[in-house]
Amino acid sequence: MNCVSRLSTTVNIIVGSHVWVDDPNKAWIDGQVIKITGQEAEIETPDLKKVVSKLLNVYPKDTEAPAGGVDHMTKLSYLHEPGVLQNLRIRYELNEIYNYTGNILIAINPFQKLTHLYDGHMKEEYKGASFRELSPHVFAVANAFYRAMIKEGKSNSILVSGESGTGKTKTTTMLMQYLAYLGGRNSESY
Ligand SMILES: Nc1ncnc2c1ncn2[C@@H]1O[C@H](COP(=O)(O)OP(=O)(O)OP(=O)(O)O)[C@@H](O)[C@H]1O
Repeated sequence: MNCVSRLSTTVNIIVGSHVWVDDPNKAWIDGQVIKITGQEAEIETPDLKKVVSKLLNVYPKDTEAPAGGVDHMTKLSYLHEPGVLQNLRIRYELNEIYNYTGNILIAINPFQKLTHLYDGHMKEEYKGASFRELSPHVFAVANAFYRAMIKEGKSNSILVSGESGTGKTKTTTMLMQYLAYLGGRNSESY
């Protein structure tokens, strides 16, 4: 039995463990450990390819993770890069482009119009809701920002960052639109 310590979690990687291993083309591939020799593991992938990797570069895979992913990264059993990326991918394939990690919203560009995400019903639903009460959404961030600003009576700010083309302008537009929507209401309700 081998123990690999990552962050604060100690994980046992043994023969039979389901794991993630890095791959030069796909970033991460999953597989099952079939042999361990010293500090190296041999892994068999679903397409029966065999990969040898240092145990330190092998990450446990949560085989009981929900099929639809989780909306908050803290709900992941293993908080490591392949686990986070896999979760984002699963949700993205379901057109769930927003995810939380702590108080940070991760938005992934859908490269298509998802009008249902920004319609009047959604605007109304997020109005006044507590942060993280509803599914991750850019409106939830705008709402929390607005509530804090009204409550504390001072300026507030939101940082939108990402590489070129990832959707910063779109996200900022939705933030501004929603703030205008909230500002058009009676602030007493906050
Ligand atoms: N949530 C979204 N829904 C629909 N389309 C989106 C979304 N986010 C981004 N896009 C689309 O992706 C393209 C790139 O987005 P955007 O211009 O916001 O990126 P950016 O991060 O501001 O890029 P740059 O840094 O180069 O200015 C745009 O055509 C935009 O409409």
